Parts: sequence; C-alpha cells; structure tokens
Amino acid sequence: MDLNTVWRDVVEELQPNQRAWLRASEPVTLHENTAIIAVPNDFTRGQLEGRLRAHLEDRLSDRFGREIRMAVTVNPGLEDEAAPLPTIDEAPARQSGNNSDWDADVVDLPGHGTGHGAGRVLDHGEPESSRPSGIGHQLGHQLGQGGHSGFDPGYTPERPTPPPTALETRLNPKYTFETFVIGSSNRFPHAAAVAVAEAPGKAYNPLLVYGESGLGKTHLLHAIGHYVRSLYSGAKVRYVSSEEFTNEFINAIRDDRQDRFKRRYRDVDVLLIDDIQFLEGKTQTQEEFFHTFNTLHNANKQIVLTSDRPPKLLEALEDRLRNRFEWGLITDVQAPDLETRIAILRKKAAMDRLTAPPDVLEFIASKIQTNIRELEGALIRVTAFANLNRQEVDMSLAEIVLKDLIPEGGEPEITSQLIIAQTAAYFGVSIDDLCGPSRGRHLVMARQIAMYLCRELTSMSLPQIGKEFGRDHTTVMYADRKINQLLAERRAVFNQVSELTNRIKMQARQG
Ligand SMILES: Nc1ncnc2c1ncn2[C@@H]1O[C@H](COP(=O)(O)OP(=O)(O)OP(=O)(O)O)[C@@H](O)[C@H]1O
Repeated sequence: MDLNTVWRDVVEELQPNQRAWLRASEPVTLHENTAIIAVPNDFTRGQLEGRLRAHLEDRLSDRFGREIRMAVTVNPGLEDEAAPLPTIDEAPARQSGNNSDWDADVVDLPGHGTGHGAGRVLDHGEPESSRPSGIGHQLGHQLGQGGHSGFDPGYTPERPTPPPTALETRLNPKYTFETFVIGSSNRFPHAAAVAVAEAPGKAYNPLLVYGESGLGKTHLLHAIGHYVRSLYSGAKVRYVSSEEFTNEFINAIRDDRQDRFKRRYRDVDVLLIDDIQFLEGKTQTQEEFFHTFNTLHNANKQIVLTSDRPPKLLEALEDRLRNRFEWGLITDVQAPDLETRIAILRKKAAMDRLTAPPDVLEFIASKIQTNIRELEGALIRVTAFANLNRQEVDMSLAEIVLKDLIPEGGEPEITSQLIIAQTAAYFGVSIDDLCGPSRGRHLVMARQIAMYLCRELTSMSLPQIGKEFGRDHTTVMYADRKINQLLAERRAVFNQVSELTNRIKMQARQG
C-alpha cells in the first residue's frame, strides 16, 4: 500500500472545509511508523498538528493496519504549485522570504538553494561521512524539504551585535555533520537533523532523537547547531542538557532571577536540549519547560530534543509535556553495524592522526558493538599503548589491549561508586578527598582519572558524573580530554589507567 494513495483517500473522506486545508499537502514518505506530510505554510501545519492530527492518524493507522504517527513539514514550494497565478501583492512577499534578510555569504553557500543535489544518493553502499552542503540538501529533499530556497526563517540576524561564538552557544567544535558517519543505523535521524538545520522552525518541530547511550545523539544535536549557525549568521542557537536546564532553573528561583532565566531560553531561534529523560519526576522544571516549549513553538522557533527512550516510555513525565514531544518528528539512532563502526574508526583515526592498519580497525570494530564512545576509547587505548612502547600498531598488540578492555562473558554493570572506591584505594586517598574540594596535584590526577573512567565505563552523562565529584560538567569534559591525551604521552598514566580498569572490571564481575 503506498502512502500517496492512502493519503489521497484519507483527504477525500474529510469534510469539505477540512479538505481545503490539505489541498496543497503532499505525502513525502512513510518511514517505519511515521508518515511525513509536507504542507505549504505554518498555518496549515498548525491545523494538521492541532485539530486534524488525531483524526488523520487514526485514519492512516486504520488503512495501514498499524499505528502510524504523522510528522508535518513546511515546504513553501507547494504554495507555488497550489496557487495558479501569484498576485502582485504576493510577489514581493515571496521574494523577501527568499533569504534577502540574510547575509550574502549565507545565501551563496555552495550546494544550497539550487534544488539540484550535489550530494550522492545514500540509500546504497558504504557508510559515509556527511557533507551537509551537498548530501544534506538531497536528504532534506528525501524528507520533504524543498531546500532552503524560498524559506523564510522568520527571524533576522542581529547585525549590530556580533554573532555568539561557538563557546557561547556551548557547541563542541568536533561534533559537526562533517565528522558524523552515516550508516543504516542513523541515516534517518541524520537526514531529519539536516532538514531541521536547513529550515529551522519549518521542517519538523520539535525533532526528537532517541536511542541508547553513546550512539551519537549529542553529536547530532551539536551538528544541527553548527550548521544553523553557518547557514544563518546571527541565528541564536542554544544547547543545554536537561540537567543543566534543571540546575539553572533551581538557581534562578533561589536567586530570584527567573526573568533572566526565561529570556535565556525563550529568546532563541534554535533550542537544542539533550537527555530530556532527566526531566522525569521534576515537576517544577517540567512546568517551566512546558512554557518555554510553548513560547518557542508558537513563535516557530526550532526545538530539538534527545532522550534515551521514546517519549511514550518517559513515564514520569507529565502527559501534556509528553504530548508536546510527540507533535513533531520522532526518530531513533540504533547501534551501528560493522561497516559503520569501521568507518567511524577510520574517520576518528584520520582526524586525530592515529595510525592503525585496516585489520586492527576492523578487529576493534568487531569487538565493540554497541557504544560508539567505547569504540573510540578502544582505538585511543590501542594507539596510546603502541606509542608508549614505540611499537607499531598491529593485531597482536590490539589483541592484548582489547583483552583487558573486554572481559570474556559480557560486561558486568559498573557504577560510579565502584569506580570512585577503587580509584581512591588505588591512589591511597580517601573517598571524601577524591570527591572533595582539595586541589593537591596527586589528588587532582586521581580525580581526573576517576572522572575519565566514569565516562568510559558507565553510561552516565557529564553532569551526572560532575555531581558525584561536586563539580560541573565542564570539569568532567576537561578531565576526559586531559586523560585521553596523557594516555598517549605518559606511560605511568597509561599503566595506572589500565590497571585500574582491570581492577574495577574484576570487582564488578565478582559482584
Ligand atoms: N555516526 C557517528 N559518526 C562519528 N562519530 C560518532 C557517530 N555517532 C557517535 N559518534 C561519536 O561517539 C561519541 C558518543 O556520541 P554521543 O555523545 O553523541 O552519544 P549520545 O547518544 O549522546 O550518548 P549519551 O546518551 O551517553 O549522551 C562521540 O564522541 C561522537 O562523536
């Protein structure tokens, strides 16, 4: 059964006045349980997402014999098709929607707005890394985006004030679409992310990406931020984890600075909010976020969310909030297949100038199957070990290092308490000191290693790890980077980390 036919029938069955809304709608694709429908403008999208949604989803589900969700995207090109002759009044309006408010360099980005994809078709063949200006455009098309020609973003860049730096928007410069490897496990969320970045507030709103830890959700979120900023200079992009959002909200109440907090999150063009599962059970923060969400959504500002579960399973979230999350497009990242894992390792090796022959990359990729963070960690350890021993990276070396990293018979569960206790014992310091404020050199190193191991061996988020040590997430990020670097430079650190990892894993296995 094809979506075109079903959509036509479903529209036919509507009341004439309702049918009028859908005159210029166009079904784009059916991806698993999501039917993507393009409409010409925000107003129509509002109708579809509001009063017509339940009915249309029911009818689509009946026809396909399974539950179908609808995701609506705006494609202004459809209006042109629907309207036989533009009136004189309309013409200038369209033109102003054609990016004339934006910086010239933005409009002239290669590969954009031409409608003729410079990108390759990604449905077949090897995983590849994404180049948004070509491939993204084409994928955007696959998801019903008309490219960004004719797209009126609805906000103007603030020319008098310089655009915020990546630091101010808190985007990790390494997490871009260029460094993201596309494979079958993430093709759809990647395409959705590109579409949203090319047409913020128009494509799918909100976009929600869910999936297990270490599969690239945060990476995609940051990539959207970078890409929006490169396309629309002056666009206000804000990235925040839900934990930070919660903490800032609590602090704002404490300091009686709610207004400032509200402005911070409501006065943005794109809000990227990570790990919304942390909002579960936090009633007051949920309430605040609900209003933030509504303010942004009503103003057609883009919201992108990530979660470790689909919204349906976020049980301790208020219904009205969960319901909001289900308005737009929901898509998941899955564990990468072997080819994608190899491609990710190749890319990482090239980026960080780590030399490892193809058989070693394949070996690592075959051993570490689910978490990309662990996959990258294993590559770093193998190359660091070789570097310290002034040896070539080869299979026998990789086998030794990975044997320590991956125990026979599956992974035991490792907690931060275990890591902290073992690290404290290993370095001969007390747990209180390890997690306390003292900044003695020995202690700082032990603490950084403990933080690094929490990042490596558990699925805890940066803020969660930070909390264990009474510090914020940036300290954890710094520690993680620092230890990764020292692993390659200092044999003592490499040995300590390896030995400690073994001890922790052994202890975890013994229960
Ligand atoms: N497709 C990919 N291509 C290249 N690198 C990737 C890809 N997916 C993930 N990574 C890398 O894997 C690491 C973990 O990814 P990320 O932090 O985005 O995962 P996550 O799903 O947000 O995990 P968590 O829920 O634990 O925060 C990052 O270093 C990221 O750059």
